[in-house]
Amino acid sequence: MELTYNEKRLLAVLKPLKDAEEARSKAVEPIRETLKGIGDGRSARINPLKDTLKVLEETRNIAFLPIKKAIELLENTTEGTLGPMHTPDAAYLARIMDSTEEAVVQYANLLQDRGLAIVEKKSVVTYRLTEEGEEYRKSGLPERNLIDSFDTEIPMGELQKHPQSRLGIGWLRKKGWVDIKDGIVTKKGEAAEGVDESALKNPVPSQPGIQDLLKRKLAEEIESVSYIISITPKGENLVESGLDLRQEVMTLTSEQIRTGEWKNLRLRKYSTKTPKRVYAGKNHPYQQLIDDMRQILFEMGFTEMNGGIVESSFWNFDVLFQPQDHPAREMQDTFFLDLEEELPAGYEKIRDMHISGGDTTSTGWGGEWKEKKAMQCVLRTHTTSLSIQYLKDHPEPPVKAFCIGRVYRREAIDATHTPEFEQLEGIVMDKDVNLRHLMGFLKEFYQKMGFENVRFRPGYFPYTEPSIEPEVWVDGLGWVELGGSGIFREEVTAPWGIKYPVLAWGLGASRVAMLKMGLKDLRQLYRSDVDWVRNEPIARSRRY
Ligand SMILES: N[C@@H](Cc1ccccc1)C(=O)O
Repeated sequence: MELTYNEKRLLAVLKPLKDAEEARSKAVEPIRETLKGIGDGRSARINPLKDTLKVLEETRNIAFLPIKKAIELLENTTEGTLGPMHTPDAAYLARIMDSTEEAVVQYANLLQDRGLAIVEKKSVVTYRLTEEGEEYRKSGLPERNLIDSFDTEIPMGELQKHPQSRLGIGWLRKKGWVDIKDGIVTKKGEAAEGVDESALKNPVPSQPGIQDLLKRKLAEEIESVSYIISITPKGENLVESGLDLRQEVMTLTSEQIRTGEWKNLRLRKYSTKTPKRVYAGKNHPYQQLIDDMRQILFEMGFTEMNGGIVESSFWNFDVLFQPQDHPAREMQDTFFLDLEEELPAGYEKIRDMHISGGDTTSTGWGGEWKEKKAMQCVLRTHTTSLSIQYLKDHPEPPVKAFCIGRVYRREAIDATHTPEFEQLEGIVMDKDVNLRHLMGFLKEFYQKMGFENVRFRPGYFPYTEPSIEPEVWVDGLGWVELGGSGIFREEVTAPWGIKYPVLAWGLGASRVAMLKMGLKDLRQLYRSDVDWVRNEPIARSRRY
């Protein structure tokens, strides 16, 4: 395969760096030799280098800079520093290439795979001053400040008044900078700068004093990894034979096509062989299941109802005859919003129903009913709030309506509970419907969903009487409760002038989905797990 633009660029940088390094060591070699015999003849080492430099400068050879650096080194330092110059590491190359270290290592590894470069991993120890060390770097070591604070001698009592005496006096003694006799501290000669102090100024590995700093916890070691990258002869040959360093173009503009400019561009190659698997676009598996459930309900003659997820407490609780002090209305169960909604005209009927049972035979809950409490908005805790609003707008029979919508409850999250989930809500209102019809509808729906065995247990909801809870049999799990249902109480229907029985249910759609898909964890439905989505069947069979 052809090299990418960046791989080529790296090669193109490595080659002159290597040439420069070679030129430098060639230039330095004779000096090394000369050095051996001459001892201190510093100028003898520098002059031939300067000659080389002149030539390089004239020919604009890239080795110019390293040679200059070598001369600097020779002028400023003693023998021993004439070692190898800068070997390019990834960090250095990244700076030259205006890239990142990680990217350079990545290009280099690809070059290495083709035998064009070599990558060596080196772990490097460097040092960093601790907070205390940093402070002393600025203001000096305590013992240095102490020794500078007096001329030749000072009574101990006086010296102890110095703010740094607590740490400093010990070190004065240890370093032998003072004599202490009869309570008098006397300087002992010149307190020369120690190796620890030079290391403090410049904490690099070559400083012998660095060990002292480590012991005193003024510096700490940091280990880092660097990648030394060099070009192989094969890589050099490639560069010499010429590299096309034009940037690859990934998208063509219509302008480039019209003007014919595209002919001069280096177009990015496109391989049709690369993608191993093509994933078709499809609906989320959960959405597919929801669509199936909707389809079943449409087939059973239901109409879909819709509504928002923010409801006032009035619609979420009060119209459903849920007392204002009902536990489900507590903070720990419901997401309350910092938002109020005006009560609808005629709300007094609901108020009266709660307090005294209004015009019905009911006695209501008694006690108080607060407008303010009913106005407060919540994230709907169930979709039953929609059913009653739908009935208010459609008070005449027959009514068959459903909705699959998201609801919110303050649940602790675990494998079977999430604070948001979907409910499948349904109502049927007609002249003579009764509990048997309710059980029939639910049974039929579940059987269409593939649950053969359905049974009912008595339940309780403030808005239905009687109330029953459907359960389905799942192999391996046993009877699983899948929602609540019942016949709306007259306290719920009477305020809206509804004269016929209303069968109502709210089923756990997400629970159903979990069972149908064989998921162990409800949370899977709400995760963005692309692999799972990709590997699910494109369409679920309606024959469950
Ligand atoms: N709203 C109830 C379910 C339900 C709906 C309609 C009638 C009876 C019960 C729930 O969220 O659990």
